[in-house]
Amino acid sequence: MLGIRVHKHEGEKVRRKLIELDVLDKNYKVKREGDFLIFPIKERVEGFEIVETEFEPIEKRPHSYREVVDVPDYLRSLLPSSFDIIGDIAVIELSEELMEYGKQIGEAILKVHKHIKAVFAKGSAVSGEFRIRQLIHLAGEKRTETLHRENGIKLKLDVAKVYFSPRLATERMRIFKKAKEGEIVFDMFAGVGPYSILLAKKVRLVFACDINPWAVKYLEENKRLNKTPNVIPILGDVRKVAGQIKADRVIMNLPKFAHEFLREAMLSVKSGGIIHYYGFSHEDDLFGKHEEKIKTVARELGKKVKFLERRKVRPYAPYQYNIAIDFRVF
Ligand SMILES: C[S@@+](CC[C@H](N)C(=O)[O-])C[C@H]1O[C@@H](n2cnc3c(N)ncnc32)[C@H](O)[C@@H]1O
Repeated sequence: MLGIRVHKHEGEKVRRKLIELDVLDKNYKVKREGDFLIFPIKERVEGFEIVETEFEPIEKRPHSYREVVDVPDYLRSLLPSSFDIIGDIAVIELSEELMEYGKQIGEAILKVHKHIKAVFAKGSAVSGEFRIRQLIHLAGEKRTETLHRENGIKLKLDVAKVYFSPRLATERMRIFKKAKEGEIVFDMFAGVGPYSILLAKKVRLVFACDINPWAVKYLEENKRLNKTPNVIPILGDVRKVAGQIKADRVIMNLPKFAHEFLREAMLSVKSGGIIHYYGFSHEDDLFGKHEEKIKTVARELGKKVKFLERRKVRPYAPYQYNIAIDFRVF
């Protein structure tokens, strides 16, 4: 191979010149020989000392597991371009055809993402009261507990025992920005506390309820980990505590069933307080049916509502969106 030999004092100047001339071969490492450097070049160039030598190739790190995974070519287009990373655990959604190659896919993810220690495939949709899913181990450690960091807080959780989605981090930060110091917040479906712990860094008090004992166990632990004594975990059905709490802000992060809990939410918010409602909608009617339901429940309770903001949070299935509606109750 061809190289250009220069004294090390000239190295940086020559390197820039070779890049400018587009002759530096970036696939190989620059060689050192005592006080001299030898730059790999793609073609001869005038005005430099040209030498013939061997260069060590630069190892190119793949950016995606798809570049290294061993699956038949006809299945490549089915490989997901992304997957969830929760702490040091990856959770990927694979089509039936790809499940047969789950081990190879898991190993490719471990190879490319050195911080990931375990890979699981989604084995079912999120279901049941606890909103959890089955997971199938693909590669790495057979461990489902991890420590996830988002928005400056630490969340310990077990991906097999509790609901958690890292995709809601931006939404949680949106609510954090809206919350005000001195407020009392009621997180009706708190999970391991990604809203509760974050908001507790700003507001006076957070009541955090969940019906899943594992979620509340981790919530207690996350309260300690993040030094947020102003979080009050409550284990049980939110129907039993709603109404006893009077909050300035209520969070209803149970999109599948939130409409069934509007009465409880409205009874738990102070007059003039805000409810953050989440739902699932078809793209043809993102907010209409949810807003009708909100107005109906308010009317039944002799209350009034003022809609403040409507947002698509994220797509969750073809033509389906997770939506958010913020409204004030009087
Ligand atoms: C979609 S998850 C949201 C968890 C958390 N807010 C988050 O962002 O990760 C909904 C949570 O509501 C809890 N849940 C479901 N029904 C409930 C009820 N009736 N009372 C209290 N919690 C309930 C589930 O156990 C689950 O942890």
